Amino acid sequence: MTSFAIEAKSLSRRFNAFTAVDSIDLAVETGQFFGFLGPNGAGKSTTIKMLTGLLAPTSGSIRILGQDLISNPVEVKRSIGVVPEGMALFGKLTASEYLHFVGRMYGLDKRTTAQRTEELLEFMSLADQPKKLIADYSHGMGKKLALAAAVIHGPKVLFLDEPFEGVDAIAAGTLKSMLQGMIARGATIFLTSHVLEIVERLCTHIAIIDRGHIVANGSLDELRAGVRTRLRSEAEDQTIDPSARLTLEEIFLSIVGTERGPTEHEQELAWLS
Ligand SMILES: Nc1ncnc2c1ncn2[C@@H]1O[C@H](COP(=O)(O)OP(=O)(O)OP(=O)(O)O)[C@@H](O)[C@H]1O
Repeated sequence: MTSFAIEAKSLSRRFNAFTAVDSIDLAVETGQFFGFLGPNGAGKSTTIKMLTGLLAPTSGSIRILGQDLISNPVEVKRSIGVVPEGMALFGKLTASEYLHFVGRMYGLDKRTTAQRTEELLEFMSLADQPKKLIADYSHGMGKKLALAAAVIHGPKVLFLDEPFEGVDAIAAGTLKSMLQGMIARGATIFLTSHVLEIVERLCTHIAIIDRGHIVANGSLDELRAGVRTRLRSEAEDQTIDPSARLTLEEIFLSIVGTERGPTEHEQELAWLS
């Protein structure tokens, strides 16, 4: 039997009359590196917030590692790590104080917390200014700290909303190897990112959400085959050679970017010099 680390059924979220996420189904197998993509405003952050218990769904069900999130929120939250949109760090603490606080909150003993805090600060290159308050951190430094806090308890499932946004190339490389190491040791990772080259390199499975609906779901090869078949049958996009190996960017644009192609944009804002 397939074991799912993340399972959502008919998941919806409305904000007043607006439906941000519309009855989506997701099934992420244990050990998968799952990329959740979509245009701005498609519903990615709303979905991640629901999957991690930060936002109540309007309807639908969520199971994480086989446990119902709504009825077992504490147990589920113990087994997952999250870097949500906006991060929510405590500005008046130093990074070390913050990681100690988070580690203890997850129930780690003092010694383990201290050891992991030191290792994580070193790993994220945040150890050289120990007295600096988080409020004075740059955006990228805050992101790295949020990631360190999300993994200090060794979560089995990690949810990351735009983990590479604002992170420098050196840190991105470090972060990629950390995530790949977690996958090699059996964790499951669910991430959103607009950096499609990174998603293409890291993720084994991908879902694309557009205006609250899942419009593609599968392995990269399955998505590629689907787009290629459609392009062959419709011969709709002359800019893509259907026999070529499609990049994730081409797949993404073919699925969600077909309504307004780049040539249409060329005619617009003509007053800009
Ligand atoms: N609290 C809220 N109240 C009203 N509308 C909201 C709220 N949160 C999100 N939305 C709307 O829901 C839709 C989906 O937003 P969401 O943040 O999930 O998009 P996203 O895919 O993460 O976008 P991006 O890539 O730009 O971060 C958007 O239209 C957004 O304006």
